Formats: sequence, C-alpha cells, structure tokens
Amino acid sequence: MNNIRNDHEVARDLASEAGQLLLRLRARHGFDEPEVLRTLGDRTSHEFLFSALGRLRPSDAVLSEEGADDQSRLRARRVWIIDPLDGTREFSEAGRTDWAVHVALWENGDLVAGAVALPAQGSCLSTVDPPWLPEERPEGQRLRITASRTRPPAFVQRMATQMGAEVIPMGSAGAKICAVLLGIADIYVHAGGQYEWDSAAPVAVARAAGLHTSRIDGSELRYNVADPLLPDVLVCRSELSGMLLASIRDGADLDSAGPHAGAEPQHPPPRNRT
Ligand SMILES: Nc1ncnc2c1ncn2[C@@H]1O[C@H](COP(=O)(O)O)[C@@H](OP(=O)(O)O)[C@H]1O
Ligand SMILES: [Mg+2]
Repeated sequence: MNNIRNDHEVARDLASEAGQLLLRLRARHGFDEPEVLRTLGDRTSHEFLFSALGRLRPSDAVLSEEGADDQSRLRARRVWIIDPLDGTREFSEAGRTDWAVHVALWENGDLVAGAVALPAQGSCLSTVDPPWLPEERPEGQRLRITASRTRPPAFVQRMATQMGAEVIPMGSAGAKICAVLLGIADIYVHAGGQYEWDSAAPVAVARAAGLHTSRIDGSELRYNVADPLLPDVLVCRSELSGMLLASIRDGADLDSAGPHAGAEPQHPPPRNRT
C-alpha cells in the first residue's frame, strides 16, 4: 500500500505546491533579471518536487527536465515524469500567466496520472477530476489553434488559413493543452522539438478528459523511452483528429521542410543534477 494519498492526488498536490513556491519566488524576485529568475524557478521547483517524490514515493523513479537522466528508469515499473517549470520564458515576463508545473506518473507502459498547475491562473487541472468538455462545439464557431508563441510549427499558419481557423499564440505546452481542456482553444499542435516532460502531464489529463492525443503522424505518444526527445504532439477534440491528421499529412509536401519543420530541438537533454 502506498501512502494515504493516491497517485492522482499526489500529482495534483505536488504540482500545486510547487506552483505556490514559484508564485512567491516571482513576487519576491521581480522581473529585472529574467535569466536569474528563470534559473531560480527551474531549480526551486525541481528541488521541491524531487525531494517530495523521494519522501512520498521512495521506490519510484523520476525523470525531470532539471535532473540527471538516470537510465535505471527504463527498468522501473513506475516513473514520475516532471517538468518543474514549463514555459520558463513566460515565467520570467511580468504579467504573463502562460506557464505551468507538470507532474505525471508513468506505470507499466503508460501514463496513469497527471496534473498541470497553472499558478498564475489560480488553477490546477488533474486526473483527480479531469475537466468536463461539452459534447459539441458551438455551431458556426471558428476553430481555434493554439501554438507556441516563439516556435510555432511551419505548417500552422497554412493549416489555419486552409480551415479558416484562428491561431492563438501562447507559451508553455501545459498551458496550451489546458487551453484546449478549458474550451479556450480546440487544437494544440507542436512540431520541431520537445521532450517527454513537456507533454506527459498535460497529455495524461487530456486523455482522462477524452481528448485525442498523438504524434502529428497519428502514431502513439510513448513515454519513458531511452531518448526522452518527443518532438511533436497533437491534442484536440476527438472529432477533429481525422481531419487534422489528414491536413498535416497532405500539406507536408507544401511546406518546404515537411511537417516536422520548425526549430531544431533547442533544449539540452536533462542536466547532471539530482
Ligand atoms: N524546438 C524545440 N526544441 C526543444 N524544446 C522545445 C522546442 N519548442 C518548444 N520546446 C519546449 O516546449 C515547451 C513549450 O514551448 P513553447 O512555450 O514554445 O510552446 C518549453 O518547455 P520549457 O519552458 O519547460 O523549457 C520549450 O522549451
Ligand atoms: Mg517544458
């Protein structure tokens, strides 16, 4: 028997608590030294989550954006996949609320729990009580695609034009997937580089809420693999997935560098910290 709190609650509580630490850090430090604030944010949240998981779930492995990648996780039955601060850039910009804390649990081959705290929006979406999505979109409403504000895939604008959709630029993969979960957007698409921790927790919540989640070629998103690079993702209302995957596939030849066009992966693999 684990602790009294179940895994869903642990994910939710830890993501929320880390989010509160980050809010306090932001208030205390201010925005005059954005790089220092980003580094402090990454480190403070990672250290809190890593030690809390060590205390609450001592037998489990952890894969964190800010920690050493201990490959013994590949033999572990349970692995927590965490992004202590997703949308680090936005965290260091005054007034922005599009940054998040991600805590997911992978067990025996799949994601089984997850939480995305949006501290500056005062919410935390989790598999404890996944958001309820209306069965149908309001008739006549334009589709809304959310994509990276700084590194959108090359094909997003073409896709939007083709579908008469609006593009909503936003920071943080977690914040964008939550935007789909909250009905602010219908589609989140990314290509060109990302890692498992960027999508694991929000994808766990999105799946629990019944959204479509896949790579942009329609294949499964797989977690806890040797190389944590997971460069593209599509999250959308399930009835849109066929049309969107076809549009990405059919447009591939039109984009100069194909559907995976975009920046090369920009993050180094996990650093050698615990
Ligand atoms: N081309 C790329 N290569 C590597 N990581 C990328 C990337 N594009 C986006 N990401 C990561 O995905 C997350 C969301 O990005 P965006 O805000 O641009 O949508 C960010 O995580 P972090 O903030 O945790 O570093 C960012 O670093
Ligand atoms: Mg991230």
